[in-house]
Amino acid sequence: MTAAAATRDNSGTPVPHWPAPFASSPVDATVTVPGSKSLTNRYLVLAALADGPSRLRAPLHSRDSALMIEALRQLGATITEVPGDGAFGPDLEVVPLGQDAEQPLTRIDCGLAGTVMRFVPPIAALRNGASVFDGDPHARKRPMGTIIEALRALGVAVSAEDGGMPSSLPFVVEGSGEVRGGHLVIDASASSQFVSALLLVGARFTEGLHLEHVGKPVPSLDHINMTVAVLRGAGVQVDDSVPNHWVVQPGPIRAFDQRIEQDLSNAGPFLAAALASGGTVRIPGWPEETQQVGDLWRSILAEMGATVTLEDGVLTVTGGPEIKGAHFADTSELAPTVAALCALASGPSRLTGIAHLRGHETDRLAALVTEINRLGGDAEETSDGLVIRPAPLHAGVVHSYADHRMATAGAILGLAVEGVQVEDIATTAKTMPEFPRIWADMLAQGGAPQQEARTGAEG
Ligand SMILES: O=C(O)C1=C[C@@H](OP(=O)(O)O)[C@@H](O)[C@H](O)C1
Ligand SMILES: C=C(OP(=O)(O)O)C(=O)O
Repeated sequence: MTAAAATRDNSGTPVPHWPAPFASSPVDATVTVPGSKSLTNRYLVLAALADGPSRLRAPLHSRDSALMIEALRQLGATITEVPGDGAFGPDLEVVPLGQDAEQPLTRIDCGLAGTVMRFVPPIAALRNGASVFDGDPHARKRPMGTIIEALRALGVAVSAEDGGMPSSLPFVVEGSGEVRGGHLVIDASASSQFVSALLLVGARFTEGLHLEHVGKPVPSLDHINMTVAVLRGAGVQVDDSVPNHWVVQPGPIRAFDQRIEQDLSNAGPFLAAALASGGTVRIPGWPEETQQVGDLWRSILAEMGATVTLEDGVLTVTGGPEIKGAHFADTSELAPTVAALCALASGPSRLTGIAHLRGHETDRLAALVTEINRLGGDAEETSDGLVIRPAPLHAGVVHSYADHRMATAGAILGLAVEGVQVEDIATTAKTMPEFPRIWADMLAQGGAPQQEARTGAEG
C-alpha cells in the first residue's frame, strides 16, 4: 500500500508530523470525549424528518456532523446552534424540512462521511427536486451501489451527472416528493449503513418499508440496533424480530429533545492509553445502557489484561504488566484501536469478521498492516481480518490515509514506542477535532510527563 504524501495545508505548505507523546511513566487521568458521531447524525436525520422542531443536547461538533448539518440544510431543514451545557459546543435546534413545491437543484458534499453519503440520498428522494451528491477523492471509492440500486428499485431516478449509470459517488438523485416504499431486497454485506439509511426514512414512505437483506452477513449489527432504538424512541414502529428483515410502519416521526451520549468508540484510544502505559484512565458519564458498539471496550480491554470497573457511571480501566493477545470477531469501527493494542501485546492476536473495513475511510486492513510493519511490527492481512504477532517496535512515521482512526492508532503506538510521529493528526477532526488537546490533557494530568515536542519531519 502506498503511504500518503506529506500533508499540506490550504496554501500548499507542508504540515509537520505530530510528535506522538511517549509515556515514560503510567498515565493516570480522567477524560471525557465529545458526543457520539453515530447518535448525532441519526438524531439530525430524524429531526429533519420529524413532525415538529427538535433539540439535540451536547451533540458532536466535528467534520462529519457539520457535513450532515449542511446536507440537511441544503434539503430544506433549518438547523440553529443554541447555548447548551455540553462541554464541547452548543446544542442544536432543528426545524424539519418542508414538503413543498418543486425545489431547485442542490449539491451535497458528503466529505468522507459514511453516514452522510448513505443516510442522505434516501431523504433527497423525498424532496421535490434534484440533488447532486459528491465527496472527498476517497469517498468516490467507498461502496455506494446498494443505496443507488435500492433507490432505483423504489422508483427513484438516480443517474450520473452525464446521464450514465453510477455505482458510486458522484450521482444525482431526482426526488419527486414521495416514495411509495413496500418490500425491498438489498445486499448490505458491505456496510450496515445501507440498512440504517433506509430504516431511518422508512416511516416517511407512503407504505412504510419491509427491508430484507440477502447475501453475506451484514457487518456492524450494533449500529443497526442503534438505528432501530432511536426510531422506536421517536415513536416509529419497527419489527426486527426476524433476522435480516426489518419492517417499518408508515407514520410520523415524533419531534424530540435528546441528550447525545459521549462517543464510546472515540473513548477507545484514551482507554487504550491505560493499557499502553500500564496506567489508569477513568471516563465519567459512561452510559448505563447504550447501543453504542464502544460499550464493548469493557470486555475487549478486560480480555487484553486490563482491570475494568463501572461504578457510579465512571468507567475505570487499569492496564496490567502486559497486554495480552486475543481473538476478537467483528470489532467494527473499534478495530484500528484494537489493532494498535495488539501490536503492543505479548502474544499473538486475530481480528476476524472485518473484511468490510477495506471500504472504510481507507482500506483499513492494508493501512494497519503497512503502518504496524513500518514500525517493525508483524501484522498480516487475512481474507476477513488481521493476524498480529508480537515484535519489538521502533520509532517511525505512522501515516493516516485521511483516516481519523489510523491517526489515533498512531497516537496509541507512540505512547509505548519512543519517537513515533503521526502524519496528518488533523484528520481526527472527522469525529473529534479536540483529539490532540484531550490527548495532551490526559498526559498532563499526572503519571506520564508529556514529552517535549520534537521537530516534525517528512516521512
Ligand atoms: O451507522 C453508523 O453510524 C456506522 C456504522 C458502521 O459502518 P459499517 O457498517 O460500514 O462498518 C461504522 O463502522 C461506522 O463508523 C458508523
Ligand atoms: C467507518 C467509519 O466512519 P463512517 O461513518 O464514515 O463510515 C468510522 O468512523 O470508523
